[in-house]
Amino acid sequence: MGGSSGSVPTGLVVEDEYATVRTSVWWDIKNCQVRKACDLHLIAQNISSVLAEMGYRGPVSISAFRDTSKIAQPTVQALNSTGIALNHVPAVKVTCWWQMVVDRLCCIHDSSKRMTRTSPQHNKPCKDYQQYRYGANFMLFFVFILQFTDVGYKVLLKRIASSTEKDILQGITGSSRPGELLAVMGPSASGKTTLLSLLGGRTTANIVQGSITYNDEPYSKSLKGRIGFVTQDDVLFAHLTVRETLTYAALLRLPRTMSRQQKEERVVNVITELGLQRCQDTIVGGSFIRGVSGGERKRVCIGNEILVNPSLLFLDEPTSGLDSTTTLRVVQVLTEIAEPAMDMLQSGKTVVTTIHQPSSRLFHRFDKLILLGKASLFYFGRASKAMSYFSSTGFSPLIAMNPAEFLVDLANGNTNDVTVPTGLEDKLQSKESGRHTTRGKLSAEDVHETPRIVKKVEEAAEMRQEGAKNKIEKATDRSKGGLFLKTSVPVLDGGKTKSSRSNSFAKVSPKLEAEKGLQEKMRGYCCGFLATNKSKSKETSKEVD
Ligand SMILES: Nc1ncnc2c1ncn2[C@@H]1O[C@H](COP(=O)(O)OP(=O)(O)OP(=O)(O)O)[C@@H](O)[C@H]1O
Repeated sequence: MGGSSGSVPTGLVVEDEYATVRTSVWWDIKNCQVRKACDLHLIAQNISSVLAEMGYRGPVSISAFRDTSKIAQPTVQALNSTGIALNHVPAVKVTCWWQMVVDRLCCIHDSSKRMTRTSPQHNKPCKDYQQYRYGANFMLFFVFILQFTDVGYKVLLKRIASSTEKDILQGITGSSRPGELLAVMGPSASGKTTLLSLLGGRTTANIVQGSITYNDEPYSKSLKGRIGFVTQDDVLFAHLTVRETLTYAALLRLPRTMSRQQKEERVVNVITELGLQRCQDTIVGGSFIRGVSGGERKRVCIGNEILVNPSLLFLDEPTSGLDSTTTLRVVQVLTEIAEPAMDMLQSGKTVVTTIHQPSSRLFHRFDKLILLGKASLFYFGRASKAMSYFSSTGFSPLIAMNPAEFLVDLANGNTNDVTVPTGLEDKLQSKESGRHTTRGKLSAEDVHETPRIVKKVEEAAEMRQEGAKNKIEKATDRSKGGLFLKTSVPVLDGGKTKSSRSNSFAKVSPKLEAEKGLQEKMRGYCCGFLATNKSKSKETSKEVD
């Protein structure tokens, strides 16, 4: 596929457009032709059944590159009979979409490896089972989009006499797609592990509100095989070597349709992918037997999960207890797992990881970020935009700070060395004057409420400005008719708008009348004082003369 041309749409437009396509079969007509002997109905049915096997029941389309008029009519009919839409995609768009596919969005289902390659050997007899099965050269992409909206989770705490409900998570919203590394950050006990368990389908009871969907479908057992979960406490056999550990996992977890040799090949690939070649014959070890290092151990755990080529990979604190360099290495591995490598026909994956306090170098490697406070969502969006979001609400570090440290501090309510927005300064001061609060500490709720408070203050300021403008306009109009003498001036008082009404009206109140009288008296007194002083000074000057 060639590079993109000048009129190609770029950026989000293409991405959004592509997102609506979701799962699709991409068919390069020029390079991939349906062989004459193929049963077209079988091809179409097989595509449907592969998607069903993968747990996908959404809409499917075949996007034909180049000129769709060249597709033979029986092929079109065969595809239509199974409800698969055949789309014509303009070549320019395809080039661009192809780039997007390669770069960001899509992953290729493992079994499609054998059926996809734009095969130069399509004239030769087909030996490969999968290629025979599908009978043609199709590109099958499986876009696995994870979406969660307003998720809430409660647990029932049972005591001897009574039982109470505890909110663990509230209103958590976000999404992730293949090729992205989503980090879940937050202080201890903020609910990171719980959220990960919910997203990974490990906890399904007690979800009190919201929804979690995978390609618009709720969690089902068929999804289990497409989800990998690396827990915080890794359980590995201490006496097995790295290669043995992965081989046993491969033999147990990979499908029966794969031969032993294919499974062993997969293990070798995973060892290479995770950079475990040096320690592949070292025993894993444990508390009582010395084995591989902590970082290598974590990578073995990750290897156990990526063996089965999951579309979604969840990791709970994969870097806890590791030094910064090893942590960086592990996250680098996760980034590589997330990215699709088209040349090797490797799948892109959605990777979601919890992480305690990453270094700033590490922080910049995350694509998206979820920041949790106590059970609630502080931020969801691009990791690179988190700092600018918080500075727009009035929170910025006063000294050079690791963004991750700043964000977790904020989620904890710790505002030392941080600027605080106008609406919260009063709260902070009143708290500081209280006996029981630490200096510079806001409650997490206060920080959470900030965008609302800042919005209120901004709205109030806008209203004041508009009010002032209106009043000036009215005053000018009316002063022409002789009603007003002067205009009123808005005064900010604790976020509320007040008007100083002195000298406002021609028709003055008795109070103002009295004030006016007093002012006159004062002026008279002052004038008298000045006059006496003047005459006195004249007299003194005369005396000097
Ligand atoms: N089944 C449960 N019963 C009672 N409390 C629970 C349950 N599950 C979670 N919690 C509580 O929910 C809170 C969040 O726990 P969770 O393990 O998700 O936090 P975390 O952010 O992963 O913490 P850490 O970073 O320390 O691992 C904790 O206060 C925990 O005690």
